[in-house]
Amino acid sequence: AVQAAVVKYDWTVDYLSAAPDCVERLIIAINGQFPSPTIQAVQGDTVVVNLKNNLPTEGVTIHWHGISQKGTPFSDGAAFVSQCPINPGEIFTYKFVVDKSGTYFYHGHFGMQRAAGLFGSLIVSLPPGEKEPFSYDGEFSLLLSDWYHQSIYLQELGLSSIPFEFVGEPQSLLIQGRGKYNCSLDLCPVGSPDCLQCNASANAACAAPFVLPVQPGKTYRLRLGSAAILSSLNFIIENHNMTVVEADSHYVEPFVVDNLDIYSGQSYSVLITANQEPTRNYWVGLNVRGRLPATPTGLAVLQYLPSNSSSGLLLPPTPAPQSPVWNDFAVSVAQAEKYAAKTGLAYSAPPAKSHRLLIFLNTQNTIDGHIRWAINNISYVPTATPVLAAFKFKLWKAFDQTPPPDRPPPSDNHLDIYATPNANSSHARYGNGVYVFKLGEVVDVVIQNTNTLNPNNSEIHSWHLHGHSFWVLGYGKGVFDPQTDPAQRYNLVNPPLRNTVAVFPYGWVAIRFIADNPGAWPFHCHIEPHFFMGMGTVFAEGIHNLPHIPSQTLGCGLTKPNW
Ligand SMILES: O=C1O[C@H]([C@@H](O)CO)C(O)=C1O
Repeated sequence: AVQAAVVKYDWTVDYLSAAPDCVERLIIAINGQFPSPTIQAVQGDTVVVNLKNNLPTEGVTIHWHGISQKGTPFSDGAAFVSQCPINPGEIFTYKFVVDKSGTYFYHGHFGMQRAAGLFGSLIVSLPPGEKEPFSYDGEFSLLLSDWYHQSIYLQELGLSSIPFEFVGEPQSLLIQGRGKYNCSLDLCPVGSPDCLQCNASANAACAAPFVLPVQPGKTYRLRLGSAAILSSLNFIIENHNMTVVEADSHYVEPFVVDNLDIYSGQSYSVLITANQEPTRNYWVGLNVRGRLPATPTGLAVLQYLPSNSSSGLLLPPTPAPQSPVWNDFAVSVAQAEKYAAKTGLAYSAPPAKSHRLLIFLNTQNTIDGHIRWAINNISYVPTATPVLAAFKFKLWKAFDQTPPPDRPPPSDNHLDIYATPNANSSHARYGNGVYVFKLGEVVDVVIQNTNTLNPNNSEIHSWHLHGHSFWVLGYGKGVFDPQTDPAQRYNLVNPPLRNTVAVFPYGWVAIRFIADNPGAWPFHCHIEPHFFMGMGTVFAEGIHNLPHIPSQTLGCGLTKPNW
């Protein structure tokens, strides 16, 4: 057998002034790179990242999105859940095993730092001698993101202010960190200190799109991941179909699409074959779906070799590719429902029954005049003490000891999910209680969407669970009925395993997982402003079986050293 290796990285987190879409702004970067460096490892390897925080005045953490962290819950990188933020000048060593091949990424998990550009790819290949259940001649990795010109500090201020100021639609869409802002859209008043000026002449000269060079006739694996802050993205390649083979590091039964929905926090592999007219190149496009788009298509170029590379990059002669209309949610639901696990291999079907059902009513509320998101009327506020350490050291004063409700509270039992909530009669409150599961408990969570504070509006949310993959059992419209929906709408034969799933407007989605990973794991909307506004909670499991917790995770809240 091949010995598993230790893959080591020395990283420094710094501010960087850069212009990924031709407009200069402040980025949080690792080793001066945007996107941050790619991690390449082999299944079974131990990844060690020595992370030095060189930001002069703020803490930082990095979350390894999709990595199970079995036995290392303290390396999950969720601020105030798995660790204290790493202070300026300090070094934190993340150490974890990558136990499953596939396409992952990592990102900042403190405040809105992901929105400052703190993200990169993490690719885990199969051990030597093992083969993917599909073949390809080459691969590309594309991290997708939406991009804002406003600083994350002003964004955070707006989200927590009265009156509320939302981040709004992004200025650009980036493919592997590259985009091109349309200066004619610039709404910044000249001289405004709060927004960046668009320099049209500098802009015209800058930023070549990302290029994917392909040989005619060959097949390529595109590894895609969305680090988006707000947008539901749609990825499309002119004239080329894509065969979806992997979702969130798990193989899926292959199916063909001509456009792919990617919700924030999800990753995919698709296969494309360079089988089109080879004398020209083709646009790779990224569009916003699910919200009224106000952002131009993000573009990269699929370049046919060798003829189209000799005299510089030949831009495609065609307009930017269009995605399905933003509010055709039926199209999105239909695509989401196409996913089925590729059975055999390492796949196991879910247990036939769960021990516990949580129904999570997602609402947008006001609390003391602030716009907040809540789950069963609790809007999550991080504690000063990491939840994991609170359990390990029995620091019960660290968080609310009353567990949050498994079901929507009785006051909302007959909630009309289509009605606009009355902001003045909100039952929501701030909280930091956690759900506690017994080791091995089989848990179902049904995420129930509702109308926002705006009439006739319900938004897509992209729910991500740390420390686990879960089975996506089914989707439905309207109000989930625990009596009939499981029998009628659940797939228990080959539901896909994922770590991030979308809940669609006025609908629900049901997931199942086994609480078999001792630790404290955030479960939250991956839309960064939504989590910032309270849309999440923490699942604690196997709390009597927690491993030793390294002291480097401590030092804040009730874990301050007692000199
Ligand atoms: O969280 C959000 O706040 C705004 C709006 O709903 C405010 O009412 C919006 O579009 C969000 O996604």
